[in-house]
Amino acid sequence: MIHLLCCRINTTAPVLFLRQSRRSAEFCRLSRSHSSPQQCNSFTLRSCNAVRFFKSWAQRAPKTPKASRSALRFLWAPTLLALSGRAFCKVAYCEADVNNNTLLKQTGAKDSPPEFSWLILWEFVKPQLVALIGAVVLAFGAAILNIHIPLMLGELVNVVARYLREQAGNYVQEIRVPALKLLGLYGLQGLLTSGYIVLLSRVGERVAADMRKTLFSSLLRQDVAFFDANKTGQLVNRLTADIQEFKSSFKLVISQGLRSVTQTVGCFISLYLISPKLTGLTVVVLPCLVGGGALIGSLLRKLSRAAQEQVAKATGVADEALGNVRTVKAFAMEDRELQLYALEVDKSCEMNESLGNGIAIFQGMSNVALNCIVLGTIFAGGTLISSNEMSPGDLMSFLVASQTVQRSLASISILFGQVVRGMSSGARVFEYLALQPSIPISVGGRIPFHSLIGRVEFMDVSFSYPTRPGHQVLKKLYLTLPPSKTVAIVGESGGGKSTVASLLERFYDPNSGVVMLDGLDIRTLDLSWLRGQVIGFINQEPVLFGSSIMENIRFGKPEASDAEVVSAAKQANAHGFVTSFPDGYNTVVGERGVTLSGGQKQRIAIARALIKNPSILVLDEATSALDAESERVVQEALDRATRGRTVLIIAHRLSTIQGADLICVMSNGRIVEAGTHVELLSKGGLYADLIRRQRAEEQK
Ligand SMILES: Nc1ncnc2c1ncn2[C@@H]1O[C@H](COP(=O)(O)OP(=O)(O)OP(=O)(O)O)[C@@H](O)[C@H]1O
Repeated sequence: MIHLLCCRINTTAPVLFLRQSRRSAEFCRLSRSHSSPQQCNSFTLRSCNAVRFFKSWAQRAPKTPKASRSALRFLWAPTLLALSGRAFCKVAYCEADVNNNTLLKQTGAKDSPPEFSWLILWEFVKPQLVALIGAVVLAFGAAILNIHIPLMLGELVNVVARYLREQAGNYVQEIRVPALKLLGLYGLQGLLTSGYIVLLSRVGERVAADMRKTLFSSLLRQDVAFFDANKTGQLVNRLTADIQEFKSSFKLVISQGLRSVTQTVGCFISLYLISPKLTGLTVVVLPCLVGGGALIGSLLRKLSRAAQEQVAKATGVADEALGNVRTVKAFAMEDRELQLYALEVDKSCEMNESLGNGIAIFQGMSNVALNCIVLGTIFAGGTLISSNEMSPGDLMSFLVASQTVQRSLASISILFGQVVRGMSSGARVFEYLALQPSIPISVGGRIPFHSLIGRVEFMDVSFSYPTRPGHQVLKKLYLTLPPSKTVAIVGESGGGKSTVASLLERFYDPNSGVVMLDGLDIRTLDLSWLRGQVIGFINQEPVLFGSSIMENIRFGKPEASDAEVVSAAKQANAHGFVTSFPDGYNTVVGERGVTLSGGQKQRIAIARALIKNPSILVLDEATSALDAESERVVQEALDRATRGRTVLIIAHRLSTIQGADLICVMSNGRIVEAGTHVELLSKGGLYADLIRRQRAEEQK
């Protein structure tokens, strides 16, 4: 009967699976725009080829010798399972890509989903190859031993059964050898397991650490346009969560995957050797149970992912409220923020409760199913024992081996999901590793041999920001900053003043035209040298690091001595207030310099810019956020700092730039007026109008 059933399955199951594969192929075809077409095609082709092979074998099966037919008969089932798992894996991979693609579109990053690269992974794994091979060998060894254990247990039970039946001989003597062998096997298996876990976690941790360092260095190398298009939180997520996920999957696949596959195949062989008839029964029941379990498991995983996303959403609300706590307090919005947070937390609580219920039902059902299998095996095995086709020890071995197969198959089905998640996390990490910045920091740019004169020219410069290519910010701009002179740019908000400073710093390159320094195109100059030594930049909202004042000033020149730091602080009018603090230069300024006043922060920023003794100084609204007294002290520092340097000042408050050598009025991406304060006033144009309006506002 069982034999007949097996034959029937041999011929019909592959046909069913072929249909299933076609459906998967259709899914891949539909989601081709989101996933890699090559992956879907090659997978479908491989699945169909495998099925064709099974189908043709099934048709030829009656002609093959009985033993090899039977041996092959139980091999197709795990293969079928593995292939269905791969189908699930690919479909889920396509799904993951769809989600990922939506995210990429939201952030304005490139459209196609990132692809997992085995080559990049190899680069990280290569240095750990010896440890990895060691781990694989030990894991494989532990799995092989696991196959032996059911057979040894059966041997023990047979000794006990024989003694009970015959009541003769020395029981202790007889049982000692198999018991000691089993004990030794357990000990060896424990050793091998500990060994591969130690090696594998070492490999995993080192690969993850290397990935983190390489990814961070790659992110730091990217140009400013990259950061305009990508949210910082998401980039940090790639450094933390994605690498963590990838590491867990990597470790799990090597340890559990290898063990489960070896055990499944090995234990199936053991099962067949013990009892081909009982094995036939198992082959029918197990795949159905494991398939059903995998299906429910995948639904639960989806629910779990949604619940995790909801938790992240709630965290985002808290993060935003705590990050902007001053604004929240200033508007007395604590209750509203609390309500928003509570709403998200309640949603996540509901989702997690549903997930908990799902897991409870699933576990209850799987317990019943597994126990029914045990019961069924004992029932069928008992029948075989009564007809002398099997010994009690064989039944014991069969039970233990089939339990091992169940556990292994269940973990394989879970592993598929983990592989998918690990691969998409890895792909997201690798995507940025391979990314080349359009403005590389140091690719053999030149450093002029002569001492810098400091003449800057913008010649016919047109520019649009990469994130907004349709909006031209600078339109055929001509502007010259003569050496050691101060040039101010004024004009309407959004006219493109700060953009001029960004192009000078080479945060972006112009779409057409050229920015020159001492007659050299700045694109040919060494970028580290240009930013690190030539240009000093001070803007409206200086950002300090959460370290000491000394370290913050030294950020401008890491090799500077303490005396140089103090001298820069004196030039920036900062020495007085710094020494009034109990810890002086060792005072820690808090996150983003939160423990300092706006004027104090600005003076530290000026000291940080001055310590590198730049030839060109760019001041972008450097005093506009300060009150009158702070502005006076900072302005005094700036007047001192600008002496003997080429200076570009971008200012709203026109009173601060009246002494500039040249004032340029900018409107709609062009310089529309230029001259000294007196010249422009007497002209009665846009500048005179701006002055008139500002004075009127001040008198209100
Ligand atoms: N990173 C960016 N990505 C896209 N567009 C930008 C970016 N920065 C500025 N812009 C746009 O470029 C235009 C010019 O901005 P810019 O900051 O140069 O003006 P501004 O004259 O300095 O203005 P304000 O005086 O208000 O600071 C604006 O329309 C602005 O919206």
